[in-house]
Amino acid sequence: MRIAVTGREGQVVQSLIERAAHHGVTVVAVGRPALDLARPETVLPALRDAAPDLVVSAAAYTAVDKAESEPELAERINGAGAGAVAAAAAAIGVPVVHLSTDYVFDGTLDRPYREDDPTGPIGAYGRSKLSGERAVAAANPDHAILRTAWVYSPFGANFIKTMLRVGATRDELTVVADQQGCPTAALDIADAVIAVGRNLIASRNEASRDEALRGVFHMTGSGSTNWAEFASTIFSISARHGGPEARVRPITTAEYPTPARRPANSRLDGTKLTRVHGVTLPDWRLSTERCILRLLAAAA
Ligand SMILES: NC(=O)C1=CN([C@@H]2O[C@H](COP(=O)(O)OP(=O)(O)OC[C@H]3O[C@@H](n4cnc5c(N)ncnc54)[C@H](OP(=O)(O)O)[C@@H]3O)[C@@H](O)[C@H]2O)C=CC1
Ligand SMILES: Cc1cn([C@H]2C[C@H](O)[C@@H](COP(=O)(O)OP(=O)(O)O[C@H]3O[C@@H](C)C(=O)[C@@H](O)[C@H]3O)O2)c(=O)[nH]c1=O
Ligand SMILES: [Mg+2]
Repeated sequence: MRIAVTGREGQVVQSLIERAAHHGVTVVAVGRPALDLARPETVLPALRDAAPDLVVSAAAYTAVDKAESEPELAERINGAGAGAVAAAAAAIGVPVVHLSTDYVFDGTLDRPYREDDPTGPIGAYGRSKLSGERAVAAANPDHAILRTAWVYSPFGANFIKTMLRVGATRDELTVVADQQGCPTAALDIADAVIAVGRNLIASRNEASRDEALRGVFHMTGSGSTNWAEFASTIFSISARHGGPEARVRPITTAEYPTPARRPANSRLDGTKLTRVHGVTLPDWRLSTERCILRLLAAAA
């Protein structure tokens, strides 16, 4: 299987590249300048050159706060850009696996969100990603839209790396405790995306295509937490292995003003992905520990 993934340095792109050999697949990263989501005309030629069996749409505008001051650019990249990627996959004649986010929800529900719960993004990033979901579904019926959340990895920028960096120079940090969600390792996302992609490809060769495999799925690390508890867990693991340590003082969202509003509850229910695709991600604590061990080893 030959996978073309959009983006070059992103967490999920780097994770797919790292996991390719283990799964016996080839991963080709297609990104700027050849493929620029802000320039839709670049998308089809660049993806066609990669001659993929599967397109993974992982590139996105992910700066949640900055999106509030440039919502048009976020919309162009995450909405129209994602649609162009799915349309290109359709033109090439292959399925697309597209990554979306927990931030499509408003966060007012008192249980983990299921795929058919109403969306209602409360920020520009979430709105742009919801447009992307719609554009992908409209452009290519052969799609799986995987909503994930709170992504971390040894690559790129993420919450674990921020905590370890800031924790190295401070005794105490304040972190919001009233936003709940599901931390997800990009390396686990890579494994899951390859499994889902394989299912899509296998079923399209069957006489009767299995429509249940298409559509929207929630895909996060198992279990859930809040940002303050995530931070304390990071520091207790780090301290156990001789890494940076800091006290975490839990605060409310009101005490931590940011340009973008974020959902208070964005836990996602992964039951459908397990049932339909046979894919369940590891517990967030296990994968968090693995990520921290790697970061500490790399820093040593
Ligand atoms: N990070 C998170 O916490 C979460 C992410 N997601 C979604 O998962 C997916 C992967 O996220 P993640 O790997 O963390 O992303 P990152 O923020 O690590 O990387 C973003 C990627 O998008 C690429 N990109 C940005 N703008 C453009 C553009 N105009 N044209 C082409 N490529 C562009 C970047 O390119 P370059 O390589 O050139 O820098 C980079 O590869 C995204 O769709 C995101 O919305 C969902 C939930 C949580
Ligand atoms: C660094 C820091 C953050 N926070 C808060 C801000 C925010 O509410 C929360 C997490 O901060 P971040 O900047 O990592 O959050 P954010 O960039 O909103 O993370 C989101 O990114 C996009 C791409 C997604 O799709 C989401 O799933 C989610 O992962 O913690 C603190 O309370 N104290 C701190 O020291
Ligand atoms: Mg951020």
